[in-house]
Amino acid sequence: MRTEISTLGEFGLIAHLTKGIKLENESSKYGIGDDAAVLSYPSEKQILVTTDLLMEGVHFDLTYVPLKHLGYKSAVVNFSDIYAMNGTPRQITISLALSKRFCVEDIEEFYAGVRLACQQYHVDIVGGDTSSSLTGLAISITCIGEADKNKVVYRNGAKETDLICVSGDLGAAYMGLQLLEREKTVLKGEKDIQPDFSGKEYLLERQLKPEARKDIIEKLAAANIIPSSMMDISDGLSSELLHICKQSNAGCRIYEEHIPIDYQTAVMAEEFNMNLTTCAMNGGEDYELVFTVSIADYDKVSQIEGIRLIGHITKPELGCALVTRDGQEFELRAQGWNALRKK
Ligand SMILES: Nc1ncnc2c1ncn2[C@@H]1O[C@H](COP(=O)(O)OP(=O)(O)OP(=O)(O)O)[C@@H](O)[C@H]1O
Ligand SMILES: Cc1ncc(C[n+]2csc(CCOP(=O)(O)O)c2C)c(N)n1
Ligand SMILES: [Mg+2]
Repeated sequence: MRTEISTLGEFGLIAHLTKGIKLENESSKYGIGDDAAVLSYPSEKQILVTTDLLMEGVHFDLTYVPLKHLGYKSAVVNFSDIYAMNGTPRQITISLALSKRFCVEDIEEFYAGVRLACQQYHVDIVGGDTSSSLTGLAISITCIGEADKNKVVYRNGAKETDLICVSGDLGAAYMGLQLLEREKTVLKGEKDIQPDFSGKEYLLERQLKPEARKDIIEKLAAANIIPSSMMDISDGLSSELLHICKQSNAGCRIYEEHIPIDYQTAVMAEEFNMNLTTCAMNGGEDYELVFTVSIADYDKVSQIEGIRLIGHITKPELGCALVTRDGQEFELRAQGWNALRKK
């Protein structure tokens, strides 16, 4: 089926896409349907706001990304930024610019993905904007969330001797992207030729359907740990650690042998003849959390499953470095994702 968007028009399309959206959160007072949404948060909460812009061809390639997955991921990457402040996401607004290439069914797929993510993370869709574009799809999602007033975690709170922790494992989404790029020519061409991705499912899942680490935020809260600093890893661990250290006026040492990497990531790096540590440090799109905790929290944090201690914070004069297995030090550089960098 291909229904042209012009048959519904802007308002018809919005009504169609947002049919049946229900509000779950107490703070969502009024959602879609007026000039603005109305939110109300209790006075003991801080309100968090984050926004992300995703451009076709820069951030995603529709030759291998299904629209439903794109919708899911576009929402989840915003939730991830709210969790990275030690908060809880509550509402999103979605703005889309569509070119003529897209039909109603395409946008339905995209919305199905966004709505699934919102259901799973208990977030309300409270508004958006729909417009046209001359050259493809642009997606902007804004997420609003909350955190207890004294529990917001910034990038600037890391202190000398703090432990550096990361959740999950790194580099898999990047290897998934490499894999999809390699098979792109196949996927673009003959419909009946399907690339064989068996044994590489984890990599594809990490690239196409990432999750935000709600569970880690909950486990830290349950263990009574408030990190001294935290970020989510979208551009690569190196880049994020440099942000934390710069804003905290600190240095760091992280240890290559402690960087968490999945087996499939390692196999794939080998197959592509890429340096595994470089992939894990700079690949990006991991949507894991990197955070620091006081050394006094060592026992508590090391008992939490899914968290790895990878190093520690130092005085700023020592700079930021990766210590290799044979004890050599390499200065961290932000070689990761940067949408504005010269190619
Ligand atoms: N065009 C802009 N105008 C004003 N502020 C901006 C603009 N772009 C980014 N910022 C602000 O700069 C800060 C860093 O944003 P950045 O996008 O680098 O981080 P991030 O949200 O963690 O990244 P990601 O998009 O990968 O999640 C944020 O406070 C953001 O609101
Ligand atoms: C076609 C294509 N090109 C590149 C990538 C990789 N990529 C996209 S967004 C991002 C990080 C966060 O971006 P931002 O900081 O701009 O929010 C990365 C590493 C991809 N998935 N598909
Ligand atoms: Mg972030």
